[in-house]
Amino acid sequence: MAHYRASTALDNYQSMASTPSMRSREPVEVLQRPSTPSEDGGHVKVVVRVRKFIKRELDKQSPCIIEMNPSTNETTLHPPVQASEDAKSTKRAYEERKFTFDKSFWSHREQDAHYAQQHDVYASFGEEFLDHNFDGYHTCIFAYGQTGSGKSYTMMGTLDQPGLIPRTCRGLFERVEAEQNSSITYNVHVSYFEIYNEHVKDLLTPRTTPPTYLKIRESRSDGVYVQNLTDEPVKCYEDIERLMKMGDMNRTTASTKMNDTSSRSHAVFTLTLKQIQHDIATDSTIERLARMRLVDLAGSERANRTEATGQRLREGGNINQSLTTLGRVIAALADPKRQRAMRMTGQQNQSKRRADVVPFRDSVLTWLLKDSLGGNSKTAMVACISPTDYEETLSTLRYADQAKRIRTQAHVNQDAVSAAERDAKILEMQDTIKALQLSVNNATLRKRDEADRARDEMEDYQRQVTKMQRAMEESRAVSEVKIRALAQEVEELRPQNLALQLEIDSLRRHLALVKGELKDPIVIPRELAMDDVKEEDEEEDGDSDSGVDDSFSFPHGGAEEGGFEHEAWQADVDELLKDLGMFKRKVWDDKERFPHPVVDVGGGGQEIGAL
Ligand SMILES: Nc1ncnc2c1ncn2[C@@H]1O[C@H](COP(=O)(O)OP(=O)(O)OP(=O)(O)O)[C@@H](O)[C@H]1O
Repeated sequence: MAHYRASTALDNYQSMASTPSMRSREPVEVLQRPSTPSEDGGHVKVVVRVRKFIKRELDKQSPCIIEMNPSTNETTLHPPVQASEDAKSTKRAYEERKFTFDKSFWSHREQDAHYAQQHDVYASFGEEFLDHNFDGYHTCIFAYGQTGSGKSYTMMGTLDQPGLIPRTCRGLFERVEAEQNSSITYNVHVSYFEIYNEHVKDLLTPRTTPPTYLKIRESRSDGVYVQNLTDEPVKCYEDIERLMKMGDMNRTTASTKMNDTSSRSHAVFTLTLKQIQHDIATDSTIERLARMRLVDLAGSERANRTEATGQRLREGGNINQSLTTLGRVIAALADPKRQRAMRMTGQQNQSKRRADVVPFRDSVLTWLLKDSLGGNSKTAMVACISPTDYEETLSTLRYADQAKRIRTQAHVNQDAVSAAERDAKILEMQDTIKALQLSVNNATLRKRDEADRARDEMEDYQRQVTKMQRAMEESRAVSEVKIRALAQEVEELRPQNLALQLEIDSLRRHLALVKGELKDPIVIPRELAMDDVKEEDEEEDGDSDSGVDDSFSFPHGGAEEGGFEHEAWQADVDELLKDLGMFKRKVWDDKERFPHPVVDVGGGGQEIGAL
């Protein structure tokens, strides 16, 4: 097993995948996506990777028997050089075999142009799977292969060459961090367990003596799950890195003849990503849940090759047993008759029976991966092969060839929840918890033979409490998003508000002037007024050049001085009243458009006077 220690090499890593913002900012599009199981009936994606020689092979000067064509993705397995001698002794036929997979990764000779680095593996399908997660699909990537073939190297990697797991975690948080100020809340949880000798051990809790094994349970709402498994919330990549290190330290490894640090267990690293998008207009949320399983299987091994005895031999037996069951599950899922039966609507009994005969329950591994294999998940298998071992490699390639025929039925795990529904859910949980609390209290009072039931009830109770805490946490996060959105809106409206305030101030000043004019009109001395009128008339006559008598005449034919003064004044007042009417209307309109407690002109002249 290759231990992952730190993230140095990841610091330079740049994700090439699209950020979730493009999709998540289009809630309508997301909502319209149909969530039916038939939505994405793809196949298990299968890739193959051959590693470089390790010391044992270099010492033996074993030749490489694998060839890969990067353009056709064809993998050729050549018969070993000593084939003719071996064939005589084992009566086996060694012949050239060709297989084609979705992708073949040549990680054997660094000098070759098509050499695949760790980042090539991630860029080829790791990023695509992360995209699926952000779209709301469950995914599973598992590494399969003989012991020492490079599974842990591919999944976890090393300090300098991080593998798929750290790169996926890094990619996930790069995307989440890029979306910090959006209307989406992200919740990420991590669990890490191993299946050792058909027992489940939590890798995120300290080891105990004797070891603590966890139970597997199944419920209608959660499917198959590990009871009391640590599911740690994480806020950044560094949180995950700490958990990865802790888990790797706790993993059961041992030195065997085939691998110095051989994984003696299947390790299942699970990331759960919940995206909650809040729509401020309807106060409802869209929730998308995706679970990504990254599985480093223990290596298949032959006792005579590993020369294992005692505990190692027993481990090997268990490992092989569960891998054999996995093989049978894959064979059953890949069976075209079963797939036809699954497709048949209104299944008849016989077809239904055929669809049910997948032996998931025959091993802990297959039972726990039930959904990831041929269920609601997009799944990929990385078949790791050594460059020197004909039989083991052929067995792995056959396994992989069968796996690519498995059809999956992934669908988007998405829910639209209104604020009221969310609150109702929390209340319902509170009621359930109260009922469970009562039941637990009663159970502890019952006789000893009911202790098991009491324990189960207690565990149920704890699960519900955790669920409710999570729901409340999510509710709090949604509220934070709401506050953020409102604060942003206030900021956006601030300049508009300022402009309106300035307009109101200028109107107020204008009205004050009008009011002053009305109260204390400017009286023009008569002579001056007469001169002005004459001048104006002269100008007009000059312009028209009509040659008519240019002596002054009063309007309406009246020639009294008092009459002229009065009419001119009246005309001024009429003009001012007209202006005033216009201002009143303008202020009234503004009042209706932008209600403001200070501007109240509803009552007419009096209120305007108050301004
Ligand atoms: N692509 C690769 N490039 C360089 N070294 C590799 C590569 N793949 C594997 N190795 C090296 O080969 C050795 C065995 O690899 P690893 O431990 O990943 O095998 P494994 O399949 O996980 O074995 P086991 O099933 O026994 O745990 C390790 O020293 C690892 O660093």
